[in-house]
Amino acid sequence: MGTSKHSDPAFLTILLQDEIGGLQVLHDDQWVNINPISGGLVVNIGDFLQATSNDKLKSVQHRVLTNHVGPRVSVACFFKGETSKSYGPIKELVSDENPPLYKDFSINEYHGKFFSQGLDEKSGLEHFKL
Ligand SMILES: O=C(O)CCC(=O)C(=O)O
Ligand SMILES: [Fe+2]
Repeated sequence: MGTSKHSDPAFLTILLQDEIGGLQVLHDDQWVNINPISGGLVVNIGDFLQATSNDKLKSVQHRVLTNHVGPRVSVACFFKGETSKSYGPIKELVSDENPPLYKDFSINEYHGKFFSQGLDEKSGLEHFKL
């Protein structure tokens, strides 16, 4: 199965892909293949880690292209927090020189935005920028 461009609605995603390939990440405006490594796991930074780190860590835009080699199977494990708790830039990372870039928001609020728009649209984080 393929997916359109998106960043993950989670803190971290750990992904196991099979040998078919097709996963790509956007780096410097170019799509880069993430070639499968047998037994290897892909770890993606998600939007919540970007927001809590106040953009010190960046969530990765990625997509999956389908091909004709055969059916593709992947297993993604999303690390999320408590759905009703609010998250925002952690206080240790904000200061007068580095003001918070996001307001606090809950996973429920974020999901409301993320799932009401299509993939390939603007990042879910855009809705919570200060
Ligand atoms: O199947 C993959 O390799 C990635 C899937 C994905 O991006 C997702 O589930 O968020
Ligand atoms: Fe994803």
